[in-house]
Amino acid sequence: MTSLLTLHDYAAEASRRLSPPVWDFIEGGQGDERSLRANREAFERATVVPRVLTGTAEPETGTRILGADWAVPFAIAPTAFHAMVHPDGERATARGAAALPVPYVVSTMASVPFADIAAVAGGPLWLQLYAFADRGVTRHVIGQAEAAGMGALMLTVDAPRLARRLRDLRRDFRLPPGIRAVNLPDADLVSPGEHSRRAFAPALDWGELAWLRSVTELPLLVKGVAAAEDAALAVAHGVDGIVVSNHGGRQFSAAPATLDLLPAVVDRVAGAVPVLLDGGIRGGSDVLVALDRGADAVLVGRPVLHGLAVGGAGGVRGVLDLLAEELSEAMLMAGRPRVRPAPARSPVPSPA
Ligand SMILES: Cc1cc2nc3c(=O)[nH]c(=O)nc-3n(C[C@H](O)[C@H](O)[C@H](O)COP(=O)(O)O)c2cc1C
Ligand SMILES: O=C(O)C(=O)c1ccccc1
Repeated sequence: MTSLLTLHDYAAEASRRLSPPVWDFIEGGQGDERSLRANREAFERATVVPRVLTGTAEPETGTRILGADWAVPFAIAPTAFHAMVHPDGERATARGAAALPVPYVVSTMASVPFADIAAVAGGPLWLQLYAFADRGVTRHVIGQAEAAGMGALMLTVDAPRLARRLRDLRRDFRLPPGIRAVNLPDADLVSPGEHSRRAFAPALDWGELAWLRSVTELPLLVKGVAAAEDAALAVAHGVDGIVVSNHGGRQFSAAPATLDLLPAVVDRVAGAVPVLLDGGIRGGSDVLVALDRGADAVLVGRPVLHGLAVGGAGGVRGVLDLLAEELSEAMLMAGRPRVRPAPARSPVPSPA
């Protein structure tokens, strides 16, 4: 039995278990993959100045985000089609998350019905939303999420379509037979890239937020904000939270590392709404670095898929427990007794 002592160990084991096309679909980025590498390089450079004599014995990793208690300041990032990685798909992911529990942001492109995921979930469950050219499709997806009792919507705004990912193009990547986006009215799609060109809303603007507000009461976050100016616009348009993300380097290779973008966004948002970050979180110290730079919480993408590949629900739980333990140790060693609680949404400030 290989020992799984780091998230990197899970990745190495997953790479042995997954087929090369699926592995490359998961790992790849857009273009020359600079933004994919940049996310990691930023964390590899980053440090946290430890405080001493803080009287901390057992750091408190819990926090509150949008009125819900989180046991840890990280959640599962939305990733498509978990049934490609494990036969139980998102059911296994949700079971693995329920143990701690860790909040789970389910992808619009989940391969299991939202209701079945919700049935085994144990912590906050949110929906990641793609906006479709046909708003009837978007409404259908929101309706299913509401029926499943999900607690918030996270609109992805960095994907007018899926970008050209060379690893997938070189292999002519297709979804394996039987893998379907079952929460869409027309679930059969073969090539995610081709489907996105046909179905995603290609010309989103801030008006989409007002429309979403008119069809749902759920809290609304935007995922994929990079520029501080856009963060300010998002707050002015009344979002409940912001996710600084470059889609794990999958959309635009010249995008900066998310960690490098974070301080300016945090500065501009000035506590009006929670600010989350994703991209390149591969250990507890990375989580602490992001919190130290002002994030209220982070999302973890690929490592969860690695855990799923290694051991289904148990593997997901293994990854999440490991990350929680590493974070707790990092907080202890850095003299951070607790996570700063996230802001509740404050009254809308005037547009910047
Ligand atoms: C295989 C895969 C599928 C993804 N699918 C989605 C998706 O359906 N919706 C979305 O908003 N982001 C999606 N993402 C992006 C993640 O939500 C997240 O931004 C990114 O993976 C974070 O970086 P990390 O993998 O380095 O942690 C996907 C990422 C991967 C690796
Ligand atoms: O691969 C992705 O990053 C992604 O977001 C996605 C979206 C739709 C279908 C498959 C993947």
